[in-house]
Amino acid sequence: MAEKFVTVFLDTPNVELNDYYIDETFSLIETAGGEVLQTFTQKRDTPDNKFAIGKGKVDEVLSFIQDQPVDGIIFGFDLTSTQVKNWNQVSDLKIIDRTQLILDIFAQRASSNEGKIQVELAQMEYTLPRLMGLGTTLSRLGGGIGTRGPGETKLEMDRRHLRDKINKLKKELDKIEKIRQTQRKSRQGSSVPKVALVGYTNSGKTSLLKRLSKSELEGENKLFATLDPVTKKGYHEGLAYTVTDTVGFVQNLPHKLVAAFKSTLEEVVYCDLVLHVVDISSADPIVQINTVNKVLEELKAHDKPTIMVFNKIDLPHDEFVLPSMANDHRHINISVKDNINVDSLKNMIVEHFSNGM
Ligand SMILES: Nc1nc2c(ncn2[C@@H]2O[C@H](COP(=O)(O)OP(=O)(O)OP(=O)(O)O)[C@@H](O)[C@H]2O)c(=O)[nH]1
Ligand SMILES: [Mg+2]
Repeated sequence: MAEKFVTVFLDTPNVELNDYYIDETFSLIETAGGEVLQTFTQKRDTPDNKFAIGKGKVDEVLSFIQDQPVDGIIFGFDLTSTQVKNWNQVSDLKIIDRTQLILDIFAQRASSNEGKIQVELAQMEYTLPRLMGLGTTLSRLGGGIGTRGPGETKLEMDRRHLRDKINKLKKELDKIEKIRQTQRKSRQGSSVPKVALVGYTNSGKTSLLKRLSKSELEGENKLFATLDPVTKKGYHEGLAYTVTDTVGFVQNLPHKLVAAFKSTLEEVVYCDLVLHVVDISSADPIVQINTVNKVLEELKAHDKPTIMVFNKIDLPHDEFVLPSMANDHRHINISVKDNINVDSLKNMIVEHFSNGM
């Protein structure tokens, strides 16, 4: 059975709230296996130091959860450790902020050794220090959202143990990263052109990879279905190339997480051609494109040759804005699902590489 939550959102001049952001948070909660019973929002100039929201709103939340079967409170933004502590003092329920929610999904989905270590490290660096020092609240957490992943059994560790563990994980990660570099170099040594799929989570990257490479991977209608890069071989009109799938991007992905997942995204840095996949049926494709571009800039991969792939044209969408969303890049409208224009996209890839890259 799904865990039940109330959600709390802040609308400040700094971080303006919109339906799109709220919907995305709901999708994240659903992906994590939770269900939203009630939502509270508050407009303020700045977050309250003690509880993020004002005392009146806090009371409203507390009185709602008093006689409802609620498992926890999920905040659509990040809390300071003081705010976490204060919430834990007024409520026995789980207190989960945005980064914890995303980390929880990552913990469920990471499948490679590297992905698992990265999640564990990010959880130790973010979640555990906040939970530590809270004493009894830890045992109240039980299981489920916000406690999944390696953190669960390790909550009781003392700080020094935690620090040792973090260092050990970092060393392990270094080792794996070196191996990855070697593999990448050997791939670079070959003349096989490298294509990387990037895009917002749920845009259809994994489904497209399957079409481009005829691999067995299935797309999933969940956020962050793919956490580890997957490279497959593609072949079209006499050209052999590799296609690498990547983790989906999300609005306001906390910086710490960007760092944690940098090595998985580094494949993008070393590719020859970027396919930027966009779900044009989503509520706000332009926000998604900008989010992806921002991360690409952070990776210094923003000036790679790029084809904008506008996916899901089988669904209702705004035809008119598409060309302007391409930002000077070549673009193509496709439907992975109905196999519309996928061959034309393959032709574009072949053409790109036969024109001397
Ligand atoms: N209607 C429609 N649905 C599509 C199309 N392409 C993909 N989908 C669906 O969109 C959902 C997400 O697809 P994925 O391929 O998992 O998306 P992704 O970009 O890999 O997602 P992450 O790995 O989470 O970043 C799945 O339910 C797909 O079946 C399309 O052209 N049309
Ligand atoms: Mg995927």
